[in-house]
Amino acid sequence: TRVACPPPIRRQRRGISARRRLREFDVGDRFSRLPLPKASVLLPLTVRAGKLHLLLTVRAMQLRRSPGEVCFPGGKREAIDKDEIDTALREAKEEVGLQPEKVEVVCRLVPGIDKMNHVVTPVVGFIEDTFQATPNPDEVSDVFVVPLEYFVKPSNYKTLPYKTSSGYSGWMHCFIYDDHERKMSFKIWGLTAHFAVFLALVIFGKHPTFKVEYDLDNLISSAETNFMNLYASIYERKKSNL
Ligand SMILES: CCC(=O)SCCNC(=O)CCNC(=O)[C@H](O)C(C)(C)COP(=O)(O)OP(=O)(O)OC[C@H]1O[C@@H](n2cnc3c(N)ncnc32)[C@H](O)[C@@H]1OP(=O)(O)O
Ligand SMILES: [Mg+2]
Repeated sequence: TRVACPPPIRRQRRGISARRRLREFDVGDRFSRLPLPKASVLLPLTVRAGKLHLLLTVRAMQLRRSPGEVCFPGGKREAIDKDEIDTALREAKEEVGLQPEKVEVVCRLVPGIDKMNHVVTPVVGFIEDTFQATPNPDEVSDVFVVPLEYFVKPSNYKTLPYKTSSGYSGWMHCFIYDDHERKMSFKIWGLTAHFAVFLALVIFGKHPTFKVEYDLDNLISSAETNFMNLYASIYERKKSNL
């Protein structure tokens, strides 16, 4: 007969296999030398009630770019940052009061590109379940957590069309997450949703309930190919504008 593990051990095992999967997808510094401006986001993973959750923020309404949109703690690279991890940790401290030494950084995933053509690197890190965010009101109006599984098995999902300035068109994921405890709804879409879905695919290794832009049997290579195609369309346009 199989005996169920008591919760602490099960939690530990889940954490270990998630870390192992994430390390297989670590891109290290492979995309660090691309000649576009850089930004980083921190994808903070935390275990609540035995399940992995992601911490997200709502951008302050007075910000010039993307006010009121849901995003991960993060921002543009500054001269003092030695790499993408430094940027993500510095920004997370500035925006939600997360001390860098309280983050167990596991990997960097394949980057994305934002509206301003920054190469945005997602840095994945575990944070303690006791972490209490202190949002910096200049940049962040709210902080919330979503079960990671929601990004492969959502109850409220749609796609939105998009077109970039370089003429690249496609569709974006859009999740509506109802936080029943707080009686609030959050719209998670675009680049933020793109990173959350990829993270959930990496960790759970199973098919989502909606269509994704990857070959799920070759997740690493198809994610890199998608990124390089997008990057090439932007880079070619930048060159032709010179
Ligand atoms: C592809 C497009 C989409 O997907 S749109 C769909 C939904 N939206 C998203 O998914 C959000 C995607 N965007 C992001 O995650 C972020 O914009 C990324 C790319 C990480 C860039 O980070 P972002 O937060 O804009 O940059 P940042 O944190 O460096 O700066 C934000 C602005 O805040 C300002 N700021 C900085 N410190 C202070 C402070 N102490 N007091 C007041 N303001 C401050 C910065 O100057 C910056 O302002 P500005 O943007 O330069 O005007
Ligand atoms: Mg920011």
